[in-house]
Amino acid sequence: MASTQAAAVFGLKDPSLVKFQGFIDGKWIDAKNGEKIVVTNPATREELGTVPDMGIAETKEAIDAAARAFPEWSKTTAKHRHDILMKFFALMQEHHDDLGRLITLENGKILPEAKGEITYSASFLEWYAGEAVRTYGAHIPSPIPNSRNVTIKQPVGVVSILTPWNFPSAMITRKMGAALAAGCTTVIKPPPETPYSALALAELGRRAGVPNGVINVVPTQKNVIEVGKEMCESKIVRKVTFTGSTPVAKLLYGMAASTLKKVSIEAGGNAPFIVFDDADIDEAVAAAILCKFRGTGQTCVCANRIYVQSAVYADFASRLSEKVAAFKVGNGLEEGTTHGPLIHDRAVEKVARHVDDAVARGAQVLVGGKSIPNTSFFIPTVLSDVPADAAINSEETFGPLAALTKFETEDEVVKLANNTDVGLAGYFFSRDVGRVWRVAERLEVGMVGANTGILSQASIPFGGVKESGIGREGGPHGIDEYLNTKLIVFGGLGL
Ligand SMILES: NC(=O)c1ccc[n+]([C@@H]2O[C@H](COP(=O)([O-])OP(=O)(O)OC[C@H]3O[C@@H](n4cnc5c(N)ncnc54)[C@H](O)[C@@H]3O)[C@@H](O)[C@H]2O)c1
Ligand SMILES: O=CCCC(=O)O
Repeated sequence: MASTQAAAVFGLKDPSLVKFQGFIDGKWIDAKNGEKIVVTNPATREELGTVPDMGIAETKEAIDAAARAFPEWSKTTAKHRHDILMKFFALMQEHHDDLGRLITLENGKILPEAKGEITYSASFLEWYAGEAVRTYGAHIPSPIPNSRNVTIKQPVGVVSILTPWNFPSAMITRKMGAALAAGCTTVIKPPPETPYSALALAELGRRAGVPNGVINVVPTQKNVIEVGKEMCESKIVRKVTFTGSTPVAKLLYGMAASTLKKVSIEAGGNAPFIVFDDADIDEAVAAAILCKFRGTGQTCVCANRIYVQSAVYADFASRLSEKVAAFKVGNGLEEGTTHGPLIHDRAVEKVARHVDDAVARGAQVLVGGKSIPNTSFFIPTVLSDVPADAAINSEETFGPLAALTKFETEDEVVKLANNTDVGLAGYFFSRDVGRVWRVAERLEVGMVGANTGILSQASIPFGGVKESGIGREGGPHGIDEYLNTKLIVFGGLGL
């Protein structure tokens, strides 16, 4: 009864999508010690509800449940897994509005963006349903008489999935969809800020017919270090896939090394966004707005450093500033709001620190520059003449701050763009086809947007180079991260 009342706070058409318990072996359960995580709405700072704060005992139970489910799930036909994933996809479509609302409530992003995330999130289930039936092996001609070589692909086993709050749904389906399609079973540790989207996915998976133990969700906050260690070090787990910050990625990578697990990492970025003087400035401004301010600047592929060639600098800065000044910051559920809050105080403090640091080094504030006191809102900001030694050039801001720097030559800007330890996405605008190829090839990133500020789709290989990650998610490559290639040599064939 208490759960039904609490679910009403969310205002969903189907309140049974709001789950206040973890999900292990097909059962909804509380933490053994009764501890809870309080989840708040970042726009209002009001409590939405609680979920269990689980620990190592529940994590081991979830890993054991996933191990018990693996033999049967891995032996289902690819067509069977395809059909279940397509049912799961259809359920996400059916509950699109509710799932979007959940994201806005726990993450703060505006409702149209949250619904866009659900479309994006569901598209991974559809994509991997298609990939499930295409995990082909090969025949490799043998140099040995009487012999034939064949490879087959097999699921790696139990997979640990750790995800961030900035895409509460899509960062899960991008991993879980591939794992399930490959025949793997999963233990998911959602972020403490946004567990409800993860739990709603578990419920829809159950409704779609995913068997008990194939999807387990272990929310945790206080015990995150022990839980993360178990998820990475357990000998039962064969693969760890993580999306989040680079420092945490390094920690988990080190732990997974103890048993030489397969690892995929999608970590932080520091994307350059370059506008050359031959660019279409209207398109560059529109793309910069999307690329920089989507999710109020809290995406790993958001532009972090905006470099503009001197001949078009003043024009670009004034057109961008005019548009940013017109943003309407507020509660993402309210019509007309263009940008929501940041996720928490630490995020607000980081943006403020980057603004103060740049200004202290000579940058000028063209728009915004301040937080709204006692809220999680930061006024969308444009800074001009940001110097090379500003903190924003070496750290990911993860907030609504467009930092503009003037440059003169292509060589100079490519050097500036590559002068970072990470390399996830990079963007540039130019109408010179030779330059488009040159710059695309010279940027040290995993993904390039040439005359576009948006890359994300289920069908592309998403991922970074340098300290931005290992492996690729989505596209034809994504499912391979959850498969081992086995060689079978047939001898004595009497051929
Ligand atoms: N490359 C990508 O695809 C991608 C996508 C989304 C976000 N990100 C990155 O994620 C970061 C923002 O997300 P965040 O703040 O949630 O990142 P984070 O690294 O703090 O947290 C990510 C996940 O790791 C967990 N975690 C934190 N400390 C842990 C520990 N010691 N052991 C085990 N788990 C731990 C968190 O609870 C969360 O579930 C940004 O750097 C962003 O660029 C990258
Ligand atoms: O935050 C990182 C993920 C962004 C995306 O997939 O579009």
